[in-house]
Formats: sequence, structure tokens, C-alpha cells
Amino acid sequence: MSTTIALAAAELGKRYKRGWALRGCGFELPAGRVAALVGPNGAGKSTLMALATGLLTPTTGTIRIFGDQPVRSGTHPKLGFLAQDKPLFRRFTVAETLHAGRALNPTWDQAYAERLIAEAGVPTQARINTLSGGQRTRVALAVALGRRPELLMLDEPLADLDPVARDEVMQTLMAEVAETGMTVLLSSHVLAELDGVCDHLLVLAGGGVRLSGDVDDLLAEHQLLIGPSEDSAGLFPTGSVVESRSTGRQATVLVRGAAPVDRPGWVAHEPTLEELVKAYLRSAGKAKAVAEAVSA
Ligand SMILES: Nc1ncnc2c1ncn2[C@@H]1O[C@H](COP(=O)(O)OP(=O)(O)OP(=O)(O)O)[C@@H](O)[C@H]1O
Repeated sequence: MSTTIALAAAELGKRYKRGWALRGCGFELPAGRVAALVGPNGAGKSTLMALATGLLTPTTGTIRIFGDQPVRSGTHPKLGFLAQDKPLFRRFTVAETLHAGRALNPTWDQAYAERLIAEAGVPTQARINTLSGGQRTRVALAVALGRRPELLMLDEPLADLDPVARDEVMQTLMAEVAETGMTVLLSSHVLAELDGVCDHLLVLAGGGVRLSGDVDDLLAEHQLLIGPSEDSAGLFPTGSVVESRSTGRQATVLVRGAAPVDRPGWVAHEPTLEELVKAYLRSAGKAKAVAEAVSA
């Protein structure tokens, strides 16, 4: 049975006036996954989401939602999007906001949107411009979920929420995923928030895809090895080392796909999601610094 792909990119690139934000990006996000989109500031996460919604058009390559190329005239009917700046009409009340959602979306589920607002404790007669940042996020989420999307993209949705509201929002999302099989692509800088929630990972850095795949597979493919610094040179096959760091006499090395190291003084374990992502981000950062130094 072939897997349905919710979001796919091939040779995807976007160049702004200042230069390339994304270049040569390729990945596939299978339907039903909850995917974390991580990368440093300026990695191109928001650009990727804007390309998927059709707000931007690619300079090179393609991006597809359930096989379709986005069009500028409107978001794909299966796609819901919660942008980083949560654009809502500030003079509307919450009730008017939901009313607009109903008018604009043929798949709108009013009862569900109202339930999400009630669970968030946001008064329906309040104007959007009188709400706190966190309350606005809850309204924007209700609008995005009210469309009953099959793919929901959220650009840093948890950034302005208090810890309790974060848990509530994640629970709402997970309940929807469990009930409908919705696919989620969630960008965040807080890796601890994603562990245990996301089963798929997409790491962007320096405008390119550094790592993508199901979290369990990626963790199993990597080993984090700790041993004596003086002993680490040449111990691992070229090309398998993602990152090698030394602190005093101890070396910490993340390797991919290499055979187990059976050498006195070395211990190996499967990395955590946070260890894996940070190692890829640090190594991309170092590669960028080297490239800038060479071209300077
Ligand atoms: N409208 C624009 N015009 C010119 N350059 C842009 C524009 N939007 C983004 N960029 C640049 O493209 C790159 C990627 O930006 P983008 O906002 O997609 O990154 P991001 O990963 O979402 O960052 P953050 O984590 O800070 O939100 C950055 O270098 C940014 O300065």
C-alpha cells in the first residue's frame, strides 16, 4: 500500500532580493504524522510555510500539498495555517471572527470552533484587540482548526502561551490528530516541547534540509559516543560523523549509520531528540561559519 504524502518538496528554492532563503530543499511528510520543523532564526521555516500556502511562489522546484501545487488565489482546501503573527481582524469580536471563518470556509465546523473557544475561556463578545497574545493564539487556532484541515501548519504557535495554555493547546492538537488522522507541521525553537509529541522531524539550516524522517528511525540510525578526546581521531568512518566536540579530555561524537564502537573507555547510547537536533544545528552553524570565512 502506498503512503499518502501530505507535504512534499523537490528542489525547492526561494530567493529574496537579499539572497536565497531556501535552496535545493527536498523532503516528504507522510500523512498522519506530527512533524517538528526546527531550525535556527532565519533558517527559512516561515518561508517554507508561506510557499506551502501559496502566499509566496518558489524561485525553483516544487512544493505540493496532497499532490497539488499551491495557488495564489487561496489556501488549499485541505490546508489550515496558523501564521507566526496570528493575523486576525483586530476590530472584530471573537464571535464575528468565527462567523467570518464560517462564511469563508466550505468545510467549516462551527460547533467545533465554538467548543475550542469555550475550552480556552475566551469571551465570545470580546474584541480581538482587547485580548492577550495568548488568547489571540487560541482564537487563531480555533479558526485554523475550524476548517477541519487535513494538514495543519503552525508557525511557532506556543511562543506566547503560558505553560498551562501550552499543554492545553498541545492536547487539543493531539486529540484532533487521534480523532481525524490530521497531519501537523509545527515549527518551534523549544525542543523540549516537541519531544514525545512529534513523531517526524524536519531540520532546516542554512537554507537547506539537514535531516528529515520519522523520529524513531532517525534516533535508531544515530549513536552518541562519549570517550577520551585523544582517542577520537580516525575512530569513526569518514562521512559518518555528524558532530564531534571536545570538552577537556572528553569527546562527544554523534555518528550516523556507523558500526558500534567496541573500544575501552567509550560508551554509546541512542541520542535524545534534543541531542540529535542540537548536534545537526551546531554542525550546520560551524559549516556556515567556515564557508563565510573562506569567502571573506
Ligand atoms: N520578505 C522578505 N524579504 C527579504 N528577505 C526575507 C523576507 N522574508 C524572509 N527573508 C529572509 O529569508 C531568510 C529566512 O527567513 P524566515 O523568516 O523564513 O526564517 P525562519 O526560519 O522562519 O526564522 P525565525 O526562526 O527567526 O522565525 C532570512 O534570512 C530572512 O531575513
